Formats: sequence, structure tokens, C-alpha cells
Amino acid sequence: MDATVRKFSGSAGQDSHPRPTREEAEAAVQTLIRWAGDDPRREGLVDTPQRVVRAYEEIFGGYCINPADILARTFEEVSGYDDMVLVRDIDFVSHCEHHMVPIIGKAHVAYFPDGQVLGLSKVARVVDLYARRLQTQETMTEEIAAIIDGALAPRGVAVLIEAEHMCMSMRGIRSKGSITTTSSFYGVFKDDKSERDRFLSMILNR
Ligand SMILES: Nc1nc2c(ncn2[C@@H]2O[C@H](COP(=O)(O)OP(=O)(O)OP(=O)(O)O)[C@@H](O)[C@H]2O)c(=O)[nH]1
Ligand SMILES: [Zn+2]
Repeated sequence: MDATVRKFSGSAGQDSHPRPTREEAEAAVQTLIRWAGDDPRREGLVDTPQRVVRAYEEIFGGYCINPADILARTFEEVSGYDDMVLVRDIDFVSHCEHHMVPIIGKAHVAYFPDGQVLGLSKVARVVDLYARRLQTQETMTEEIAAIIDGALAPRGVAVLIEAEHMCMSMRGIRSKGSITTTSSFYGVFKDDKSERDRFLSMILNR
């Protein structure tokens, strides 16, 4: 595959959108520096376009990872364990797709296994993958729940995300410290209020 084409895109379905070259991306950063009112030729800024483009490769590296690969390995030898598995307080930094500034938060992910469990780190890796794309909090919440549901076929999945949006605190309304909560429930968590409440009490009463 052409290295300039993103292999695994986000939810917008841009799989075949060719990437600009590194030089084009660096030139765009130079333009933004000039737009901010500074001189991209001065010493402190001269290497900034290269740095920003390298940083973007890391911050937006989630487009190049296939979530199915992360979740491909499961374990069945868990002595019949079939109660809730909850991975709580998974820190993430994402970027809002409207302003491209950080969304900083925590994700809590639970599922009810049906014969197989995931490696615990894989849950955090899935959160990290979707965080490293341009996002809305709602989309990210739903994507995490849907990929775990599809890959593991568990009896239920619950995802709750709490995050602060820098686009609300550092600009615009400048409302600091407001936290947005989103959740997505599948299977048992959707159908059984007592299990949903147990999940919520495990993460909210801490
Ligand atoms: N639903 C949702 N909205 C988001 C998220 N991140 C940012 N936003 C909102 O996206 C909206 C974009 O609104 P616009 O009116 O198009 O943009 P804007 O003029 O920059 O809006 P203000 O932030 O109100 O200044 C804003 O209300 C943001 O708060 C998110 O994850 N989910
Ligand atoms: Zn925003």
C-alpha cells in the first residue's frame, strides 16, 4: 500500500484520502505561525514546523492502527469467570474535531465476558487508539463500545467517559473545569438496570 495513504481511517470513512507530503504539512504549520502573527524564520521557530509534524504523527497515530489487531488475542482459561470486568480511570488526551485542541479525560470500560476475556492492556490500547484521532466525545465513546462488542461478543459492554474540553476552557466560552460525561451501554448493561447501576456505582463512588 502507498505509504501516503492512511491504512485505517476514522469514522468519517476517509480510507482512500491521500496524505499530504511531510513538506506540505510543514509548510502548513509555517502558514499557521504567520497567521498567529509570528516570524517562522526566527531561531526559536525555524525547526517548529518539523517538530509539529512529528508531534502530529504521535498525537494522531490512531489512524494507522487497526483496532481489530489490538483485540485479536483473547484468553479463554479463566476458570469460568463470567462477572463484570472493569478497567477504570484510563487517562487519555484526544483532540476535538471542531477546534483541534485537547480533550483531556478518563475512560471507564467494562464488559461481561462470554467464555473469553481480553488482555487488560488491550482495553487501554483501544481507548488510546481512538483518542489519537480527531474526535467528538460521543463518537469516541460509541466507537470503543462497538469495537469491544464486535471483537469479543461479550454479554455486555459499558463505556463511560469524563473529559474536559480545552475548546471550552482556553477559548470561546472560557468555562474552566466543566466536565462532560458520555456513556454507551450494550447487552446486559443496557437491559439490566441493576448491572448498569453497579457499573456506575463502581466508577462514580470512588
Ligand atoms: N457534542 C460535542 N460538541 C463538541 C465536542 N467538542 C467540542 N464541541 C462543541 O462543538 C461546537 C462547535 O460549535 P460552532 O458554533 O460550530 O463553533 P464555535 O463558534 O467555535 O463555537 P464556540 O465554542 O461556542 O465558540 C462547540 O459548541 C463546542 O463546544 C464534543 O466532543 N461533542
Ligand atoms: Zn472543540
